[in-house]
Amino acid sequence: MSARELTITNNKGTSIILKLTETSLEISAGVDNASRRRRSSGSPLPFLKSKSSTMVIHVPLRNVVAVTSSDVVGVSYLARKSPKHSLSFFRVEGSLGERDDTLAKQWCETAMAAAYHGRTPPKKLKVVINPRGGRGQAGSIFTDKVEPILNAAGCVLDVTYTTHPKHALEIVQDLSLDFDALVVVSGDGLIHEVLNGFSKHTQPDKAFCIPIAPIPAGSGNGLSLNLLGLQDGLDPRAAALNVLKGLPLKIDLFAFTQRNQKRISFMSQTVGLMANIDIDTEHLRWMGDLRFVLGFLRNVVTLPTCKMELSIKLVEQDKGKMADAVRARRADASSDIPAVPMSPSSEIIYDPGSPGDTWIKYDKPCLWVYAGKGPYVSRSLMQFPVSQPDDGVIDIAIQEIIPRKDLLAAMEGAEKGRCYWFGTNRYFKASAYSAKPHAKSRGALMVDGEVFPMQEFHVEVLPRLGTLLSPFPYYAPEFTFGENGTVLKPGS
Ligand SMILES: Nc1ncnc2c1ncn2[C@@H]1O[C@H](COP(=O)(O)OP(=O)(O)OP(=O)(O)O)[C@@H](O)[C@H]1O
Repeated sequence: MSARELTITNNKGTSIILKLTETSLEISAGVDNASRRRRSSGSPLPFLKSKSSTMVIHVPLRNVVAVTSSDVVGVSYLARKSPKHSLSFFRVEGSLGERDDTLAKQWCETAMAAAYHGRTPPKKLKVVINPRGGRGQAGSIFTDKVEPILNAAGCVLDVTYTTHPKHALEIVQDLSLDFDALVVVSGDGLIHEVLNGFSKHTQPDKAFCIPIAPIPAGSGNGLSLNLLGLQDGLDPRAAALNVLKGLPLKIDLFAFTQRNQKRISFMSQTVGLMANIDIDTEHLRWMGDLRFVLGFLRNVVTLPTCKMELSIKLVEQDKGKMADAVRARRADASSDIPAVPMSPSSEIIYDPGSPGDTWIKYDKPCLWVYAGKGPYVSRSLMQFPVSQPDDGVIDIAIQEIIPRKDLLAAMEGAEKGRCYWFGTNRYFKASAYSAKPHAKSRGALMVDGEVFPMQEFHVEVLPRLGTLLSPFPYYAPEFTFGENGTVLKPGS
C-alpha cells in the first residue's frame, strides 16, 4: 500500500483499491463475470471503464462527499452513468483485515482534505422546505436525494416544512446566527421570502452573511440554474453537493419600494407580456417550467402592450462592452474552486456611484420591461446573459413592439440569450430606476415571481448585500452568442 493508496475488502470478499490522484479518487475492483453482468443495478462500482476483469472509476475530488474510517472504511461519492445523466449517489465500503489501522485513518484524513480543499464540510444547516412549491415534490426531493448526501457528510440538520405563505419569512427573521448555511428546498419565491426575512432580522447585516443554498424544487428555479448551470441547475443532488463544497458568493440585491413599503428583491421585476405569462400560468405549476413556454405562446396571440414611464440611472448601455465584461470576468477567474473566496475589490466592474451617472427616460409603449439579475429567469429564457452577481448594477431589458411572427421566431435560441443582440431589445445597466405606469395601465407587475399592484415603484441596487453558496466565483451559464448571431466556442 502506497501513501496515496488503500486496499479494502467488501462484504463479498472483493478487494477494492482506493487511490488518490491530484484531481480524482480512483476506485478499482476485480470482478468476476457474474458481477460484471449485474453491474448496472445497485453495484458499488456501476461504471465499467473497460471490459476487462477490473472495474475502475475516476471520481473527481469535487464529487467525493465523505471518506470515513470507523469499523469499516467508507467512501460516499456522486457520479454520472453517462455524461448526460444527472448525478447518482454511491457508497463503497470495506474492512481493512489485518492491516494497519493508523495508516488507514491517515489515508482517510488525506482523502477528506483533498476532497474539501483543506476545509471541512459545513456543520450546522437550517433547511426550509416548501412542500407546495413547483410540482409539490420538495419533501421527497429532500428526503430521497438531498438528505442522504448531507447526512453522509456529517451535517447536523434543522429542518422545517413551511405550512403557509410567508412562513419562511417568519422562520428566517428569528434565525439563529450560528448556522453555516440556509438550505432552501423550493423555487425562487421562497428565496425572495428568506431574503426579506433577513432584512427584518434584529441583526440584518449578520443575517445576510449566512449563505443561502437553493435546492431546485420549484417551477422556475432560476437561481439554481444561475449558480449551477443548465446541466446541474435542476439536479437536487448537484445542489446538495454545492451545499457542501460551494464557497460564499456575494450578490447584489435590490430595494424595491412601492407605496412607501420597502421589500428586498433578488431576481427580477417584470411588467407587460412577460409578467402576464407568470400570472396566466399560475394554475399550471405542476407543468414545471414548461408553463412559461405555454404562457408565452398564449400572450403572443393577445399581444398586450405595456405603457409606462421609466427613469433609469444609467451606468452602461453599450451591448458589446457589457458582453466583453462578462466574458473577461469568466476568463480571469479560475473555474476550479478557489482555496479562499475572491477578494471583494477584484470583482467589481462598474462603479455605480460615480458622479458621471445620468438619468435617462424611456416612455415608448413596449411589450415588456424585465429588470433583474442572473442570466436565467427560467430554463427556457436567458433574459440577462451579461448579468454579473456583484457588479453593483441591475440589468434592464425593454422589448420594443414587434410583429407576432418575429416574437415567435425569437423563441429560437432564447434559452441561450440570442435575443440580447436584437436591436429591438433595449438593454441597460443601471444603479437605480423608477417606473410609473400610465393611468389605466392594465396587466401585471411581478417581483421575483410574486404579483404586485400595477403602480409606481422604485428600485435601488444594494451592492453585495446577499450571500449565496456557489461552485464558481461567477454565474455558471456561459453566454455563447456573439454579435450578428455568431456562436462562440465555450471559454472563448
Ligand atoms: N405550505 C405552503 N402552502 C402554500 N403556499 C406556500 C407554502 N409554503 C410556501 N408557500 C408559498 O409558495 C410560493 C411559491 O413558492 P416557490 O417559489 O417555492 O415555488 P414556485 O413558485 O413553484 O417556484 P418558482 O418561484 O421557481 O417559479 C411562495 O410565495 C410561498 O409563500
